[in-house]
Amino acid sequence: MMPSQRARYGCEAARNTKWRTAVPPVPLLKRAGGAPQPWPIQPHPVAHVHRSHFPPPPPLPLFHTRHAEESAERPHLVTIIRPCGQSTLRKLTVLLNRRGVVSFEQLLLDISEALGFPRWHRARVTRLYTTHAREVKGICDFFRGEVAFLALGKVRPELSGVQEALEELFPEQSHYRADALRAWEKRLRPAPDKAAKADSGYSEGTDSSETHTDQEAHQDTDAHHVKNHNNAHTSTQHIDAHQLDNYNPDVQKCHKKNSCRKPSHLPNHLQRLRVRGESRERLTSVIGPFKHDEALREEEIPFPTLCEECLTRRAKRQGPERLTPLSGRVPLPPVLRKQKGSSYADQEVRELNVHNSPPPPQPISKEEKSVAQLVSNQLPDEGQIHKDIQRRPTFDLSSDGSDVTLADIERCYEIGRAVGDGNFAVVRECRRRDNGQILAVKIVERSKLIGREHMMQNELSLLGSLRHPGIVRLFAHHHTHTHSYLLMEMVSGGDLFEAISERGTFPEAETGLMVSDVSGALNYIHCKSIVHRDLKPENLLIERVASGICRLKLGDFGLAMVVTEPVFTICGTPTYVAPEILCETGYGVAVDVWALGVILYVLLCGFPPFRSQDRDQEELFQLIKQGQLHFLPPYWDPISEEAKGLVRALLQPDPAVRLTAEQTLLHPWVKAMASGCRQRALIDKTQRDTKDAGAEPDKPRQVQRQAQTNAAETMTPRGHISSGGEATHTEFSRHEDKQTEIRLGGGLDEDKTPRQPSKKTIRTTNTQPAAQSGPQCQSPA
Ligand SMILES: Nc1ncnc2c1ncn2[C@@H]1O[C@H](COP(=O)(O)OP(=O)(O)OP(=O)(O)O)[C@@H](O)[C@H]1O
Repeated sequence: MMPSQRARYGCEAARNTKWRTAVPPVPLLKRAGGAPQPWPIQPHPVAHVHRSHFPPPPPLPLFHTRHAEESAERPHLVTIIRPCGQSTLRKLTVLLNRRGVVSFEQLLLDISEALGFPRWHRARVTRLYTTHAREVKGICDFFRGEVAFLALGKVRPELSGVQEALEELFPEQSHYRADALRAWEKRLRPAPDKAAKADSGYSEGTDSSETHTDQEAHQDTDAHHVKNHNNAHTSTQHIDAHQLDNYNPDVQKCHKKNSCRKPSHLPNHLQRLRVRGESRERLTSVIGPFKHDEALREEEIPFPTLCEECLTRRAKRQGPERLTPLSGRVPLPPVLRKQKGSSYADQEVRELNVHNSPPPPQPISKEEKSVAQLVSNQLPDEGQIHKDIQRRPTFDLSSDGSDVTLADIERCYEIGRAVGDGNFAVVRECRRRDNGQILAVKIVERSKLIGREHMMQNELSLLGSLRHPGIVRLFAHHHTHTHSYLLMEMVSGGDLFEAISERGTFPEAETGLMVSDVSGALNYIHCKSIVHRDLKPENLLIERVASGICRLKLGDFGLAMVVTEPVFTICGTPTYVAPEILCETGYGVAVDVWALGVILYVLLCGFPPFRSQDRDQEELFQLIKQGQLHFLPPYWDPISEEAKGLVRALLQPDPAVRLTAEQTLLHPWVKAMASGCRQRALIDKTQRDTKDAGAEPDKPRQVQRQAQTNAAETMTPRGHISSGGEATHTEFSRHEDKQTEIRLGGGLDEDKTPRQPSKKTIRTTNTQPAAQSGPQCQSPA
C-alpha cells in the first residue's frame, strides 16, 4: 500500500475518539443487562477433547435481538411447563414485558418460584428450553417469540416427561409434537463421547451433585429451613418469606370472589403473572395445602393457583388468539396472495409444466411415505397423504394463488438430508425430479412465523429479485397449509460460522477473498437500496473452490428491506450491530458494512472487536457505540497494517466516514489478497483439469508460473502487500500453519492475559480478552 493510502486509513483513531464523546443512551435495550453476551464464534465443542478442563463454553448463537422491535416493547405471553417426573407437570402462563426483566438469571429464579420451586430447592429451574429442545441462553432468546418453553432442573429429564409436557402444550398438533419430540430425543440421547456429552446440555445420568436421594434433599432443605428461620435478619429471611407465602394454603386458595390475588412475592415484572392450576387431574393433584415434610419433595411442592373464574376472566381479556397457539386452535397466519402457490422464473415454470404433467392417482408407496416424512420432518399422517394424493392433479406450478399440497411438492422434488437449520427453518438438500438438479429447500413452519410474516415476504420478494454470484439464488417457493418451501441454490460448503468454529482464524489472503465476495454482494444490493441488516457468519454460505479457498454467498434475507430514508428499527445480532442502530439516530445500508468489519476482525484474530467481560449486553452496546478498536497482541501481531487499516475503515462509528461496500471492494488490500487467492484457485483447477484430462502438460505449468509471479507480487507470508517479494505457494501455506498455531495457543487465559501459543491449549472463547483495560490493551496505531 502506498504511504498516502496508509495515511488515509490511519486517521480513524482520532475520529473514533471524537465520536466517543457524544454517546446517546439506548432506551429500548437498556434493561437487557445480565444477559450473556453472544459469542457465536467458538471452536466446535466436539472438536476439542480437553474441553471439560475449561470453563463452560459461551452461549451458542441462539442469542440475538433480531426481532427486538417486535418483542421488546410488547408484553409477551408465554407458557412454561415443568415436567416433574411421576406423571406430574407444572404449568404457568405468564405475561412478560422484556423491559421489566432485569437479568436472565433473575428470570429463571422467578419462573422457578412461580412454578413452586423456590431458589433454594434442589429441583429449582436452572434451564429453559424451547419446545424443540433448544436451550434458551439469555433474555433475547426468551423474547424471540416462542410461545412455550420447557423448564428443567439440573437433572436430565425423562423423555416420557418431556412427551407429556408436549402433549399438554400441543394436544391437537400431533405432527408438531412428533417433530418436537424427535428434537428432544436427539438432545437427550446419551452422548457417544465425553466431548459431545459435555455439549448435550445434560451429563450422562446425573452428576455427583445431583445424586442426592430424596431423603438427602430433604435434609438439605430442612437444614435450610432451620437456617432461614434462625437468621431472621439475614437475607435468607426473604427467601423464607417467599417460601411461606408460596406454601401458605390460605394464600393459595381461591381468593375473594371476583378478585385474583397477584403472587405478591414476585417482582414487578412478574406481577401480571398468571399461575395456573391445571384442570387435568395430574396437575390438580399437586395443588394442595402446605405439607412441611412431603412438600419438600419435588413432586409434592404445591404451587399457587388462581380460581377458575379468574382464569376464565383473564382468558377472555387476553382474547382467544393469545391462547390458542398452544391449543392448536389458532388459525394459520394469513398467507398473502403473492406468497401462495409458486413463483418460478418463466423459463423454469415452462420446464416444470412440461415435465410435471400430473400422473394418475396411485396407491401410496413406502417411498412416498418416507419422503413425506423427510419433507415435513414430522411423522407422516397416512390419512393426510392419502387425501393429498387423491387430490392430484392440483399442482400447477405456474398458478399463483392456490396452496399446494405436500404430495404435490413430493412429486416435483425429492427431499433429502438436512444441511442446516435456523430459528425458523430447516434447510434440506433436494433434487428436482424432472431434471435432477440439486437444490436446497428451506422449509419454514408457518406457525413459527406468526407475527413475523414480513420476514417471509422479504425473503420472497427481495431475495427472489436478486441475481448475483455472491448471493444465494431463490428459484421458487411453494406453500402448503402448514409449511412454506423455498427452493434455493444449493451451497454445499456449510456456513462461515462452522468454518470459523473449525479453523479459528484465516490467513489474510483467504480473508481478503471473502471480504471481496461479501462486499461485492453488498455493493450489488446497496445499489438497489436494499439493506440486509443481519450480516453475520451464519448467513454467509461457503462454496469451496479449491483446497482452503472459500467463496462466500450471502443468504437469509429475512431482515432485509428497501431503505429509502433513515430507518430506526432496532434489529440485528448484538455482536454485529452497528452503533447507529443502537443510537437510534437513523441508519441505512452502511450498517451492513459495519457488520462486514466485525466479520473481518473475527476472521483475522478469532474473536470479535467488541466484547463485554461480563457478557453484559448493555456494556457491549456501549462499547460498540464508543467504537474504540484494539488490536490485541499477540493475536494481531502477524496481521498486516493494511488489513488493520481496512478494519478501522469499516468499523468507523460514523457511517458517513465509513467505507462503502464499493470502496471496500476496491480497497487495495482486498484486491491484492483476492487476486492472489484467485490465482491459487486457478492453479488448483488447472492442475485438477490436467490430471483429469491428462493433456497439455505445458499449459498448466505456464499458468502456474504466471500465477506464482502474481502471488509473489501481492503476498508475503504474513499477508503484507509488497511488490516483488519471494512469497510462494509454500510460504503462503506456512502462514496458514502459523495462524493455526496462534489460534490454538491464542485466545485469552482466565486471568485475561493472552496465552503463549501451545498446541495443547485450547482457546475457550468464553474467556474475555482484557481488551478494554490492562497493559495488553493497545490503542489503534
Ligand atoms: N442455499 C443453501 N444451501 C445450503 N445450506 C443452506 C442454504 N441456505 C441455508 N443453509 C443452511 O441452513 C442454515 C439456516 O438457514 P437460514 O439462515 O436461511 O434459516 P433461518 O431460520 O432463516 O435462520 P435465522 O435463525 O438466522 O433466521 C444456514 O445457516 C445454512 O447453514
